[in-house]
Amino acid sequence: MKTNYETRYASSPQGVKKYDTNQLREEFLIENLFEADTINLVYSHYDRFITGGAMPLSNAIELETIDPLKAPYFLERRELGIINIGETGSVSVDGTEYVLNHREALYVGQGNKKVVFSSNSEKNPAQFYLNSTPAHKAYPTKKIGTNDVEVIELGAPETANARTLRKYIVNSVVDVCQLQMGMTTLKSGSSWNTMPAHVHDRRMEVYFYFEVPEDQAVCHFIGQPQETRHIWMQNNQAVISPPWSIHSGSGTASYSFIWGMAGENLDYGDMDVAKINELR
Ligand SMILES: O=C[C@H](O)[C@@H](O)CC(=O)C(=O)O
Ligand SMILES: [Zn+2]
Repeated sequence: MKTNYETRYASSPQGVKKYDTNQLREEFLIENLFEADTINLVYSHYDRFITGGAMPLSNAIELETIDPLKAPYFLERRELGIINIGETGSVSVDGTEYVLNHREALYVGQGNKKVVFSSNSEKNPAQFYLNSTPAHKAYPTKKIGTNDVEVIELGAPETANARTLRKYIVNSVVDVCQLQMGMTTLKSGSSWNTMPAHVHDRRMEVYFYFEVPEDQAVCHFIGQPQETRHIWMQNNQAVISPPWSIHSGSGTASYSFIWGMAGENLDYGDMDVAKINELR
């Protein structure tokens, strides 16, 4: 059992203009989230947002504290959002067991000392996608099932962006300090997410792409709206979006992704939309 972590510092828009493919990928792309009986974490200095994956097989795996927190336990000053993109598993929070089926979520409040992940079946493991942010108040832990989410239909087939957005962890569903998380699924034949694209300088965001069919990929766009760059992404990879950056992607097939964000406010709709015909 082990908890690995990696630190990513924040880059300025002036710096990122000059990055080549490798440097863009090193700064923003998160390639390996799910490893057997391991928790992999990336600590970003944008809003101190942690992105991670936990995939227990035969063993239960505990979320251990990591050195950058300088805290005796992981959630001493943090809150945590979990969405299971694998098969059924459980999360035990200070002794209370929450069963999470495929696409079910759990919000874990600040102050819980022991968080342990397990799978029901070693052959068909759970895959817990994790987002964690600093928190200043202890809100109750709450499971969010597939019927508890707020659903919005967006886009249209004519513009190749028809998709269903599900809000899991937003303040109208669960009390949170700053974390917001949800899932968007592209309709078959549509490829563009978050188009028209937007920025929200108040909040950073991380996209985690999954259900990308084999041999297909998603081309993800970052950068200021008039200075964009792209990162080609494979299934089960995440990408960090700085507060000043658009975050939008187009797949070579339809796919799903989990968005997670944190920062200044809890207003999901607070976005500055970029005009499609003004992107560069
Ligand atoms: O700030 C909000 C986020 O970028 C996403 O919720 C957008 C999204 O999932 C979509 O348009 O498909
Ligand atoms: Zn956004």
